[in-house]
Amino acid sequence: MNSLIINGPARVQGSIRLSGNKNAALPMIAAAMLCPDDVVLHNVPDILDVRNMLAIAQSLGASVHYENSTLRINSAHVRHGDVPEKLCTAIRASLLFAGPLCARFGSATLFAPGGDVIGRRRLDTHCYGLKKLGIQSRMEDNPYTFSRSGALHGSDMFLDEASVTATEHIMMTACLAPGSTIIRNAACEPHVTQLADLLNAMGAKICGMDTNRICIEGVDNLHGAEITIAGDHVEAASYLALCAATRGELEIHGRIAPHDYWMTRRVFERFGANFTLKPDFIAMKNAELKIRPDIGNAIPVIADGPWPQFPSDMLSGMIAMATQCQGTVLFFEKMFESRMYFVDKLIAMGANAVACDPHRVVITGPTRLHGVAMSSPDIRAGMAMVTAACCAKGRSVINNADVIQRGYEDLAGKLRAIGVDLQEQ
Ligand SMILES: CC(=O)N[C@H]1[C@@H](OP(=O)(O)OP(=O)(O)OC[C@H]2O[C@@H](n3ccc(=O)[nH]c3=O)[C@H](O)[C@@H]2O)O[C@H](CO)[C@@H](O)[C@@H]1O
Ligand SMILES: C=C(OP(=O)(O)O)C(=O)O
Repeated sequence: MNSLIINGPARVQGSIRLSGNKNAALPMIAAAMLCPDDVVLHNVPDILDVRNMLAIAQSLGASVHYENSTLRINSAHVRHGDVPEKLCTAIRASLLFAGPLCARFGSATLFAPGGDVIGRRRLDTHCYGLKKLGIQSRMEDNPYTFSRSGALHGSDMFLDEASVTATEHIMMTACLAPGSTIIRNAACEPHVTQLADLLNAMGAKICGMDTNRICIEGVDNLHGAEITIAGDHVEAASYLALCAATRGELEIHGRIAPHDYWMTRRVFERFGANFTLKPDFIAMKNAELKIRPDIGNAIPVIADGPWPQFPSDMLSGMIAMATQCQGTVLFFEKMFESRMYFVDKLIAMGANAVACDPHRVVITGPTRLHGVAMSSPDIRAGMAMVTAACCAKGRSVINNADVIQRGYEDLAGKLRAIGVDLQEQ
């Protein structure tokens, strides 16, 4: 599928199964390089990003068996740390192989990672953390090289920003670094915690996950383990935004960790979109979208931030939803400077939006949207375009739709199951 054609308007109705958290599955695949035994992951989403991470593991010599969302990886036969350029540039999380490979083989060669083009994506925190553990990295030119001259060692460090992938990278590498590591100002997104859970099941000694101070006692070896990945809270929120925007009725079934949704729920409530939240399902019905102003009738601001603030990956979907909501709201994307450019397309569809600058957009709704042709610049903007197309009257064409499938399992199947009229091309 490279284009999605949606005939709107739609009112979504029915139920979907929530897939496993993409951003938990990806680092876990890299973590499987840390031990020679089987690492078994259940509830792994079948998405392009997972397929690309597996291609990297296989290119290194790991054996991979992936069926019915269960993944078994064994890296006993991995003998080198060189990752091909094409695979590195396919995905952001490719960089996460560097630390584990270097811990095992003393060196690794990778190329600049890919991922969504949503602004500058600095790697300095990875470099800083690895250096603290005894790994020298050169990331100025391709290929990137990583090497350690002696043994790794634990370290006390303070991250200058709470980077998600850098925290994961440092945490998994530190598991095999003798001594104590403390990561201060660590990221604590649910996927960071899930990765720590896997590592602990593999014999690591990590505590403080779920907080911004993660402590790791290095161990000599890790062993195989088995874990089930929790549902993807970003996928759930994306479908909830679609449901609310179309005044639909939706049940989402799967492994729901209610505490992953606390901030999300506060933000949806702001728009009058309430939902029932249980450990095995989420339900939303006929949301009456009306933005609640701040005290004094001030325009509310929806801003993203590191966990537990509102996740950046959910902002685009909320912007699309806001076009169908009564009232005015300011969205403030504090983390990425190019995520909001897709709002031009919403304007072309009839949305009442003012793009103040790359980080801020004011939306006043509700507006009647009409179908247009557009191209998805990144996963989340693509899903926001799907939401807008479902609200719009007429035919919308979303080109470059493959990028959406980097993060959303069975997108077309799930949309059809809840009543969206769509074709794939
Ligand atoms: C594979 C993966 O897991 N990707 C996720 C990961 O990317 P990734 O790990 O690349 O994102 P980072 O957490 O490093 O940074 C995200 C952005 O936020 C900025 N920043 C970050 C921390 C901070 O305290 N202050 C700050 O301004 C960074 O400069 C950067 O622009 O986390 C992002 C932020 O949740 C998500 O959008 C990505 O989906
Ligand atoms: C930005 C995302 O992914 P990545 O970091 O892999 O580009 C995302 O999942 O929205």
